[in-house]
Amino acid sequence: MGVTETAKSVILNHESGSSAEIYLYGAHVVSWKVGGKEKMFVSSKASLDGSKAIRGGIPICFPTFGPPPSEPEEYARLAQHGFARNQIWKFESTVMDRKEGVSVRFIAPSPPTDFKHNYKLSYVVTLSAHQLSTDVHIVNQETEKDKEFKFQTLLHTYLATPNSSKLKISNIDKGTTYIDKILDAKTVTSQGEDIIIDRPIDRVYHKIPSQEIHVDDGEGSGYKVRFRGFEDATIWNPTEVKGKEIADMEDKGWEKYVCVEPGYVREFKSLQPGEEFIGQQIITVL
Ligand SMILES: O=P(O)(O)OC[C@H]1O[C@@H](O)[C@H](O)[C@@H](O)[C@@H]1O
Repeated sequence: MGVTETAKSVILNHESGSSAEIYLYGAHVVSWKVGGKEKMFVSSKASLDGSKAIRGGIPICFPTFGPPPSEPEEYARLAQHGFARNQIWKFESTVMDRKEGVSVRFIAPSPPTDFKHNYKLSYVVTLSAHQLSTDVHIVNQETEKDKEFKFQTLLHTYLATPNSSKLKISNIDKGTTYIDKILDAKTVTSQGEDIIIDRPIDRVYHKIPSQEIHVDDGEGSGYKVRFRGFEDATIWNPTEVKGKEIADMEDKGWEKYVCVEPGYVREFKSLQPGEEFIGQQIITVL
């Protein structure tokens, strides 16, 4: 039971035997174990020394997702997926440590000096027997009247699965639209069909009514990913075709995961001074 701090991470242990490890670098969940089995895919080629965003686990994308927009300028010069996944966060406190769950809160440091916005970004990770819940909290701390703060954010979760070619991803309601990045960002309307990974998949779904995606791993297990506050969800697996181009992806790594990524990314979320955004991801092992 409990919360253990190491120099580089915070480790959660729940009385059921489940555990999680969160690196301070990026407030990055690098491990989540249930019944002794690892539920997060992390590439064996991932850099874990803080020199580069970690390939796997749960990277936090903020204040942008994907390639930066062409304007305004201070957003345009950001790196892919923003800077939060490359910052060293602070472990703030243990929120609870009991049978219902073990929960901890992290706070992001100030933004890079050329990103002149006053916000508070925090992250709460809660572990229970079969569930991991990760919540992003963003508050616009500007005091000047009407000074909005705009951002995108996303939890880029790499769910470990035994064989991605056997996966069936479902519960995306008919009529939901998505941007298909493989098809030059074409907007497509879902027919409610299951997604299978038989070619590169890189889709950003918008407003899935159920706010819940199911992953059947084809071997009798899987995940249910629920989200609140987030309006969008990316599904990504590069398969061999594109996975080979990723320098820190292990050979055949794409066979071992699927990314289901709840976020607010189709548009920019705007907060007025004092306003708060909460985006929650709740993953249950089935
Ligand atoms: O290599 P990165 O920056 O971690 O991004 C990985 C992938 O992240 C996904 O969320 C995007 O939709 C993909 O287009 C992208 O390739």
